[in-house]
Amino acid sequence: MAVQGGGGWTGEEDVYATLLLTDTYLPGALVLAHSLRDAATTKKLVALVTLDTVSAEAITELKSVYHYVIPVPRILNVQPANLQLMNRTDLHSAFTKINLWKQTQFRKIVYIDADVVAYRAPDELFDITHPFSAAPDIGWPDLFNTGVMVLTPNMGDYYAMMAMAERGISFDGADQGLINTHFRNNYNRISFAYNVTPSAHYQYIPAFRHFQSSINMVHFIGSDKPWFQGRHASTGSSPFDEMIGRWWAVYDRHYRAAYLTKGEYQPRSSHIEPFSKQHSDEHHGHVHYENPPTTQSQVQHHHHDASSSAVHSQHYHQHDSAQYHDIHSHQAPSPQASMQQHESSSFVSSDAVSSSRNNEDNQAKAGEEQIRAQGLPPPPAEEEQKPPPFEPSMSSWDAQRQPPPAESKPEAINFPATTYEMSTSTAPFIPPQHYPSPPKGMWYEVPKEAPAASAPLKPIFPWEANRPKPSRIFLDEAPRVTQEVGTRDSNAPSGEQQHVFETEPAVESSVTESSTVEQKSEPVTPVTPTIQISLADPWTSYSLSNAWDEVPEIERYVDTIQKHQRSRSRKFSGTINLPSPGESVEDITRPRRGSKLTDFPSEAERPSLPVTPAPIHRPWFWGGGPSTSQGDSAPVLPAAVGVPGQSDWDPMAQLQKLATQHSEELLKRLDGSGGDSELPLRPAPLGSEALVSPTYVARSAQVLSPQPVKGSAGSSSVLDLVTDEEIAPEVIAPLFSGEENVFSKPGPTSEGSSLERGESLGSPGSPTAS
Ligand SMILES: O=c1ccn([C@@H]2O[C@H](COP(=O)(O)OP(=O)(O)O[C@H]3O[C@H](CO)[C@@H](O)[C@H](O)[C@H]3O)[C@@H](O)[C@H]2O)c(=O)[nH]1
Ligand SMILES: [Mn+2]
Repeated sequence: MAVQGGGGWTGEEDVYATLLLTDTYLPGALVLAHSLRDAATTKKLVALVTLDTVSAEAITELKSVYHYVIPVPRILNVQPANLQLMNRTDLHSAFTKINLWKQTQFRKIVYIDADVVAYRAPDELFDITHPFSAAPDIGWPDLFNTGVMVLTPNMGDYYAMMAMAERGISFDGADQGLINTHFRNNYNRISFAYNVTPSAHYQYIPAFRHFQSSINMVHFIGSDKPWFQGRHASTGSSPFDEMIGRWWAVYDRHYRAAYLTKGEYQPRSSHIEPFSKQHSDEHHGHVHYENPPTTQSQVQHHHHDASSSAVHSQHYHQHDSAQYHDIHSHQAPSPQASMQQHESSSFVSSDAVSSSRNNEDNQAKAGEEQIRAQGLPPPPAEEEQKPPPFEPSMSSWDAQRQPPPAESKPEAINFPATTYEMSTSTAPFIPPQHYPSPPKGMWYEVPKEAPAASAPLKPIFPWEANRPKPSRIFLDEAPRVTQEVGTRDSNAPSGEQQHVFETEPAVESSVTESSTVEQKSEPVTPVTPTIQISLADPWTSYSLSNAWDEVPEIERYVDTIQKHQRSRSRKFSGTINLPSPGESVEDITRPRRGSKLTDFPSEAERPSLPVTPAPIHRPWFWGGGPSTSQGDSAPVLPAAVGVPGQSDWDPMAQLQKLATQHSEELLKRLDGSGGDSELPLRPAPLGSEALVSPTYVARSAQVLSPQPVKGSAGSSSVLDLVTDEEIAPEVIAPLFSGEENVFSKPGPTSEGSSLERGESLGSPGSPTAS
């Protein structure tokens, strides 16, 4: 009768599979998975679940230990009369197991009931070639027990058994009767050691003792599952008690581990090795775990119809931890706890506890209940050992100390999912008469001529129009005449590249030309003086002005920016003369004294700014090269213009000089110009001396620069930028109106200019209203 699968399956993976029809078997399914994983199985784990009767929380828990959680349709026995013969009407949906044969994505499945704990991982079962194997049933050994099966999924067996299920063909009303009928005598019997089914009234203790070391898996058949009975339902030393202890050992290893980290729970050898006899020792510590087992009637109530199952699932959902807790303990005598227990009594009750408990336990238990009833505080020992409420495995993860659990669940795992199914339509596909034709005439036409080069940008700064000729060269290169960079350089006549901006030229080289006289001959814009002028003591006459403050182009550029800013911030848009964009370079280079009240030292007066000395380039490291001028074996090139030799440069000494210079200047300023200073006579904060503005330079300029104009408000471009908002527009406007004669000519005696300027500033209505 059995359709032997041999072909038909396409899967390649070997998996252990179990079945979860209700949340009440979740502890069993979890312990089974952990027992296999702890035994280091190499196979993956699968849980078949019926989504209509298993809660999302339970599925989440399953996913923490099972590789695959596969929804399957529940197969209800519509003629469950035979279930009553064995008093297991809760197994109305046991036919759901038939879905195993439909899982043809797997090569071979070792199916294991959720009420099984593995002592070792029986991976060798996957090597059995027979399509169906099972172990004898203890109640009728000619039959096999369907709690452990080695099967090869195939649709033939599936359809055959589905046909039986639809007609209710099962002598016990559940899957075991059906599957035994289907495979009848055509099954491969495997050892009872793969499916040891103990009972409280175990009949064959000598055999158990003889074979116990070869036990692979233990199957808690019947309605009294370990997690229903509670930890202390059996505290004896019978084989059954020992096997129950083994189940709890796995449970404790994985679901009481969280207590260990809190120091509230000390591991006991009994949880690792349940065959040791110390349950009585544990008794007081874990008295809360002696929870009522499931009773027949209530399980029946729960399983009789799908709606009550759904109610229960909801239950589990709402009282997740509390209810789970109730499965294992009912410690707290608080009204809340007892209410929860009452609510959860759909599947637990206490009346069966005494039957499975020995007298000693009962007495101790009764005493404790009495204590609770009297409202007395529990004994201290009990307080210590009070088990915390159940925590799901994920919440015990300490992210600061441990990596995420290997099988941790993804986020949002409980979001609703939509399942799409393949079309079952058998109508053949008819393509449309014609598809729209693609558009025509689509191609890219390559331009015949290259696009015209964009017009060169108008130069703004002097170094753009007058690019200096690099004075540093490499020996192994021909001296560069003009380095063209971009289009701006093309405008620069090479003959005009005379002045040297130290920050500008090439940075990579270090060797300089010997002669710089030629280059200094005809500067277009002010030349930054070379350090040679004041090599003896460059700091005594050092000016704090900026060399570029006198470059007309820069001055104009800053003016433009300032005007623009003012026009925006003060909404002076109609009164500011912005420079015309068409102005020529000639216009730019025209001498201007627009925005400055003071002048700066001339080129001759002003010493060089310090420059960073260039490293010494020795391209002839390996020999050869021009003759040396230092008696060194290595030839040395002439120094760059204005760059001191490296040997002349002592950074510490220069810093020292700089500091001295500043303090001296500060003293001079305090002594000489205190009277007419508008600024407070106090030293600048340490370290900020170098940050003085050009105004300050002017004030202390007896030595270095022309006298500042008295009463200068917003006298320099830099100060203007800073104090923009404090200066009245009528004061500022003439400064930036482009009127060239507002300010005096620079000079050491600036009285006249001061007056001149004062008049100009004082005249009302002077803001440019052009
Ligand atoms: O409320 C339930 C009932 C059953 N199951 C699942 O179905 C399996 C079978 O139920 P179980 O209580 O384990 O049955 P047993 O007490 O083991 O009874 C015997 O009889 C059953 C019906 O024939 C067979 O399925 C079992 O393999 C066989 O050992 C369980 O392991 C679970 O995987 C649930 O998930 N929730
Ligand atoms: Mn079972």
